Amino acid sequence: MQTKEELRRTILSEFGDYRIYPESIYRAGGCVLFLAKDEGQKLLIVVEEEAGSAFDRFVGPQVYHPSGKRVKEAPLQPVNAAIVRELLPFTAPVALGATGMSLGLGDRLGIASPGHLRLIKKTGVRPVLAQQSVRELTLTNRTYTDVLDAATWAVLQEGYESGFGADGDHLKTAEEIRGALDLGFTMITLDASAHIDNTVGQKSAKQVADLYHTLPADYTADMEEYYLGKAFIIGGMAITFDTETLQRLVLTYGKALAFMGYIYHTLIANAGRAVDFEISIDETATPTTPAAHYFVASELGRMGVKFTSLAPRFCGEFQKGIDYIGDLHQFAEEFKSHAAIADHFGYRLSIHSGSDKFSVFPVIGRYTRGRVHVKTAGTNWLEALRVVARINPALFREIYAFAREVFDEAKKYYHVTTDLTRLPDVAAMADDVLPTVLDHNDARQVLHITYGLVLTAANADGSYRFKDDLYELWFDHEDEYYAALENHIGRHLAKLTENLKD
Ligand SMILES: O=C(O)[C@@H](O)[C@H](O)[C@H](O)C(=O)CO
Repeated sequence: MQTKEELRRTILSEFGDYRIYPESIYRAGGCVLFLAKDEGQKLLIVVEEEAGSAFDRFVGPQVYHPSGKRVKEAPLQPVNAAIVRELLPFTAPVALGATGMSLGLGDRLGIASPGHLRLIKKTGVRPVLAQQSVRELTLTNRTYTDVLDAATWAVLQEGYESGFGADGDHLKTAEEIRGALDLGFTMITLDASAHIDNTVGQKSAKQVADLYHTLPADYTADMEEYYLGKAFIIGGMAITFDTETLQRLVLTYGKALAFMGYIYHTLIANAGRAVDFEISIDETATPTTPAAHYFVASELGRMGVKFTSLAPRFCGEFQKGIDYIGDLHQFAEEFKSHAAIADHFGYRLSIHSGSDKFSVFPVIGRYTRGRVHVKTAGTNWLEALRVVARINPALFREIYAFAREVFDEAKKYYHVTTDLTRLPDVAAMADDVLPTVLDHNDARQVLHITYGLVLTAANADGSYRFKDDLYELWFDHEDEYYAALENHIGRHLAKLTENLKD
């Protein structure tokens, strides 16, 4: 039986007429499979090796090849991706569990994951490659099938066999969750923010008490019995709940907790396979204090909800595409408590909007000891635009001007405090310094949150205003994009792990 290296040499020699991705060459299903770069598209090349193979299952034109073997040039369509996942199980997503460091590497374009994998292969970090929220899918007009298939093709292209996750991110309804699970997604991030009552913080103690006493007596009695008059010792700190604090927490998170329990017991626990269940309470106005975090985690445990990660709404601001905004000392103090609480209950913290939060990465790494999930997405889009600024300055200038025009529309989807008066005067900048626009915070946010509007913008004749030109540029310069991602996400990992070195 040939080794992978021997097979690679054979195929590169026998099929040298294709521009082959050398790491993608595999034998499976009685065929040899590999990815090749054709004019403007990538193809799955299927070479039949034995009768009764899977050859005829693949969809695509059979072509003549001098080798005399049956050869098919299969487009990267869902039907072919599904067969590849069946024949090469490492190209299907897996649940990653609650240990170690993992990165959410959201790819809104469907072309970034190979670049991410070229970095990941050099580290022990595990990737969640297929990570998109319904918000992102809506804004980019993509589907979860597109997201999962892009990850499968990337894993095949790069020959990455160590396992990746697929995260149905910020899902808010049972229908959304069922749909992601049915497609084989292995992580579900439940966004319970709609069920968190953010008005409680503005209510007086009396208003809170009056509202609390409208709740079922057996429910409130159970809460008081379990939490009042006790000190919960976590990581050297004592967490206590006085009557008013408990009443506020019950009113703030009670409905969200009930929703989490419903989703877990009806969908996650019944999935019939391992699913990484993440609780997300980060996209809400109410910061998650350590006491609130303990209360939510404790109540989930009492409800029998098993989850692998939780995303609190930290103090300060985790805005899109820029560094942390807030008091670093307060963040460090509170984060230490959050990490201790997660350790105590046995799950990992998940850091949402993790892109570019370089000032807090060392603290995050230190207090989690590297046992943490960090989500990125927008920064991968911004790195793609940095490549555009280098290769086609005129196109970048058009996109930047359009993004500025539609910024107010985009703000309906993302919370940012961008100061438009500080935007760089791109018109006055020479082409060779345009990539530095991506180092300017306000410009980053304008470009970051307008990704969907840029990608779907249409001309009067219905053709895409930017999308086709962008994907053609990224296709022709994919190695430059991969290198930019390796460098930029590599900077994220370097800061996250700087306190982990012996
Ligand atoms: O934009 C989105 O909807 C997602 O990228 C979402 O923000 C994600 O959970 C995240 O935190 C990526 O950094």
